[in-house]
Amino acid sequence: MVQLSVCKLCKALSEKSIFTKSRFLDSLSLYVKGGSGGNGQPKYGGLGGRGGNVVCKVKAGASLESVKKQFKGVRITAASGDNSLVHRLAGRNGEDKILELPVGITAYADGGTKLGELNTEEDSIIIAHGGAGGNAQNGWLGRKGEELAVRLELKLIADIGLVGFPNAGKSTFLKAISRARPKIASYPFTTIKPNVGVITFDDFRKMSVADLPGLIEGAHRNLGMGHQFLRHVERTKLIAMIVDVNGFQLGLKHPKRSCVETVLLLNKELELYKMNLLEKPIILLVNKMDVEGAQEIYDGIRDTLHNLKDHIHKYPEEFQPEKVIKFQSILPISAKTNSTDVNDAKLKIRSILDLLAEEEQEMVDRELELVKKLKSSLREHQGEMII
Ligand SMILES: Nc1nc2c(ncn2[C@@H]2O[C@H](COP(=O)(O)OP(=O)(O)OP(=O)(O)O)[C@@H](O)[C@H]2O)c(=O)[nH]1
Repeated sequence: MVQLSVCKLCKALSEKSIFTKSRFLDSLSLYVKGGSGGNGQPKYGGLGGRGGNVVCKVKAGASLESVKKQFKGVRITAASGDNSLVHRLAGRNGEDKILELPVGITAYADGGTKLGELNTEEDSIIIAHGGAGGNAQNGWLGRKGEELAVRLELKLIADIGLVGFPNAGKSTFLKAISRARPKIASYPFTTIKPNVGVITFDDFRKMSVADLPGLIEGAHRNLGMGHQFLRHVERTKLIAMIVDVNGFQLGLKHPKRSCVETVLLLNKELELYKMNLLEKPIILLVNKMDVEGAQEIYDGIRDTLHNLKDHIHKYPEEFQPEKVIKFQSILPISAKTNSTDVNDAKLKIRSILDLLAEEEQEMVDRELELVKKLKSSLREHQGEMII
């Protein structure tokens, strides 16, 4: 039995090392260059064509892997504009070079300046502008295109992010609430890349859920898989923290952490990544309630979980986050048996997201109303001035 768990742990660790070679690409650096402008014709006033731009566009099914494979480290250059010719005075513009990418990409220039984001299917970003064609202002000589190193970062766009230690049951929960079929196993780090599932409700309302690889204590020091996947919760509207009611132990050499300790440690890892993650609504799912003795454990910690701040002083400093999470909801569940409490969790998530959507809509309506009022008072004011 012991041998078996050692084998499983070895397998987990070897999967981890495969992972560190990054099978899931969520960041890619490229060298890009806009096309040069064509030369003009001073004698006849002919204009050189503009150089093509390098453009990022959304394409369903595209990935950073496909861009990497396509360009394999070469400089990506858009076409140059044509020179002005006697029989074609306006030189043709150079063709744009299009990089097809998934939704969720942010492009940064070398120094960290943000160039733009692809948040919807219609979005596009020019990451390198083509040079102007030759004309009277530039001495009829076409300009060179922009040339720069660019980093593309992918942040999954999901409504809900599942966060927890390995083995807590994140993938099992995702499977229970959506049609996603993530890999599930009883050893840590089964999930080595984020999985996204979609929950569809009876009234066709849809919500997407991202199951992220497990965090471990010390993720901020890059232990385990580190913090790198937390970037995917930055854009989620709600965080669902999942913990095992029995707590967590990474391996025999590691200390056993109780359920409350894992909650505090996760709280700490989230704030050490970015404090503002804690401003999002967060719910707590206490999983594996079907296991014998779970109800007794839960009854003993229920009050502590609901009033974490009041109990924090009982824990050593290494468990104490700066800002203690006040959960919007705490739900004991059994993801594996997919019992009614899983459905309750699903409905709770929906009610929080619906409320957020309503609040957002109210804010938009208020802003529109304000703009309307400002416009009408401006018109009145202009009318008075004319009279
Ligand atoms: N008894 C019981 N076991 C569960 C429950 N949920 C998950 N498990 C088991 O716990 C183990 C880990 O489940 P996963 O869903 O893979 O956990 P995870 O959090 O995605 O794990 P990582 O991918 O390592 O981060 C599996 O053996 C599951 O069958 C539950 O509600 N009850």
